[in-house]
Amino acid sequence: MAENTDDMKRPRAARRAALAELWRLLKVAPLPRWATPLLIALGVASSLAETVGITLVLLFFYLAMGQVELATSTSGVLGDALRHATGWFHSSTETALVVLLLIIVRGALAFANTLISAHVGEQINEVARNRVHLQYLSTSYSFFQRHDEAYLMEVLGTETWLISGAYSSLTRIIVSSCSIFLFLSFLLALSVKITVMAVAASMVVSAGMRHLSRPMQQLGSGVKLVHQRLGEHMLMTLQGMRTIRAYGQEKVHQERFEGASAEARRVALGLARLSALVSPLTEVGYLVVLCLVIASANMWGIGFATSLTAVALLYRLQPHMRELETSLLYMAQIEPQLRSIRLMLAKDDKEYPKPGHLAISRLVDKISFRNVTFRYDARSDSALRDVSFDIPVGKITALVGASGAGKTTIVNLLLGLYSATEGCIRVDDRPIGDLRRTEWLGLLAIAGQDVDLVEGTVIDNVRMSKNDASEEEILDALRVAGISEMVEALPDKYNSWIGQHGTRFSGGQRQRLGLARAIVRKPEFLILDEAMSALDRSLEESVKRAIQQQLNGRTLLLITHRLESVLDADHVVCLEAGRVCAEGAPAKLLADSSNVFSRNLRVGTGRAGH
Ligand SMILES: Nc1ncnc2c1ncn2[C@@H]1O[C@H](COP(=O)(O)OP(=O)(O)OP(=O)(O)O)[C@@H](O)[C@H]1O
Repeated sequence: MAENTDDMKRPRAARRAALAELWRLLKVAPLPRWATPLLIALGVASSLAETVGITLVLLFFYLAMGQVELATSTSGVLGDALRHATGWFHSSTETALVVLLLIIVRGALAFANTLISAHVGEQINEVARNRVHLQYLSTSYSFFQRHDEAYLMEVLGTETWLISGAYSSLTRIIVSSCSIFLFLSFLLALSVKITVMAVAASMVVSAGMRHLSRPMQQLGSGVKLVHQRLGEHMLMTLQGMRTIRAYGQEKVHQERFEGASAEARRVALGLARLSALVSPLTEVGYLVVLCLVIASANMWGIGFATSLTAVALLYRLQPHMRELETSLLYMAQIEPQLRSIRLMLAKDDKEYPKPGHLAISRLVDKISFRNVTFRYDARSDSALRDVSFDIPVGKITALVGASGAGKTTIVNLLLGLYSATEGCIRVDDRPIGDLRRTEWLGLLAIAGQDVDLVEGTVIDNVRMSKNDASEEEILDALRVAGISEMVEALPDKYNSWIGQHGTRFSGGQRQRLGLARAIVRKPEFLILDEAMSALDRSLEESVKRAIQQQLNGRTLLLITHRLESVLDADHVVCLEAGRVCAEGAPAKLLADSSNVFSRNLRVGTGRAGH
């Protein structure tokens, strides 16, 4: 899902929105209570050490030059403070030592501030990452299907890392505001006129700087989109590696990737250019303020000592102003990313599978579909229309039908990935949605279409369905699936790495590993969705016999295009364009030449006329 980039906010609104987004995110990823006050206290203490230090540096110069009277001629409350200080410090060496001490204190405070800020920031990132990951696993499957993988990767893998940056920007904004307040208080204590003049001129510079907010925010949105596009290309290359090579599309894909990569460079450069402008522009702006203050001080006949102190304070005020501007601009720049994390974490606009409340430990009678209609989304046609049929417990039910008839959709509904749009699915006469989800899923196992192997070892893959499966159980499942001998022959045997999606195995070996994964659970209800399509007929037969032996008396739902392989099923459900066109024992369906099953089987096995 691409974020809407048209709703560009005005700079002030963008900053406010970013702060609001951060505020909401901090509720999701709460901070230790002490964190913000402590960071602010450390920041202010460090600024206090700096302002006092500057005043003492001036005193040091006056003492070193033997011009103590200059210190005492400084105006305002600061002048009074300097007069007191001349009573305490009798030599320039003493003053220099205290200044040095203040510099060390300031450094220590800044160090503590950075450490605590990093500690808290990483903590927020971790919580946010975990929450987004949990959101992916707990929202409805359809939500996941509506978003493209690159977007989901971008939010989880990149954007969640920005929250700590946003938080440290927020603390920097607060601390630099406090520091600016402190510097201005010192300045005010020196001369009201100079302070008013400096504040007015600084406001003009600041307003100019904030004009950079809008392009930075636009570029921030650009970065988000460009990263997403780059992510799409990366995923396509990694996931489609075999297809790309098989069709000799390397050049095309490389060119597309380079295009997206160049776009990423352009946007990142644009952002770097704007960011690089902030520092020199602020510096020049505030130097102009300094010159104005000096000129005005001369015009107003303000003494040399007072002007010098004011200039020193204003000069050191500059980094704090710069920090404030940079942090505000950064907030405006990452607002789109903060918004997308917040939207991802929002719960009210998403559906969650219901946990269910009815206990279920075994199947007794049947699973029944009654007048079930299902649409994947409001705009698409119904994948199932008014479907009614039974899956008897303890029997083999075969689900047959042409491609696109709705077979996998039925499995999706049984797995609770989606809910029926109309009608009802009942398990032993209880609505499937009311059953405790984990208990119901604990009775099932599935192998076949869309149930991928994961990158890892043979054992990792089998344990996906039963984390605590013993080695003995795993070996037994591999034997039933007809793959134990092949695995035994591998150099690392059961610890062999199977490659991405099992690419180090053949198609049939992958399917048998998938079967072993389902079998190891010894499920009450086993669903095989084209789970043996890559096996030859005799291997399929022997694996099927082994499974039936192992799971004797359990329920089996078999989906296959090989009609002849369903002849030994107890019950057959025949689907055609989302509707049940026939249902019953294979012999009964075969006897009726009007249904699709019978027609196809006769054609497929050359039985016509028998
Ligand atoms: N995630 C989805 N979103 C939208 N439509 C879908 C989705 N999955 C399947 N469909 C549509 O639902 C219909 C039934 O698909 P389904 O996968 O259930 O068929 P199938 O009988 O299992 O086919 P096949 O034998 O080819 O696997 C098809 O028209 C298909 O295009």
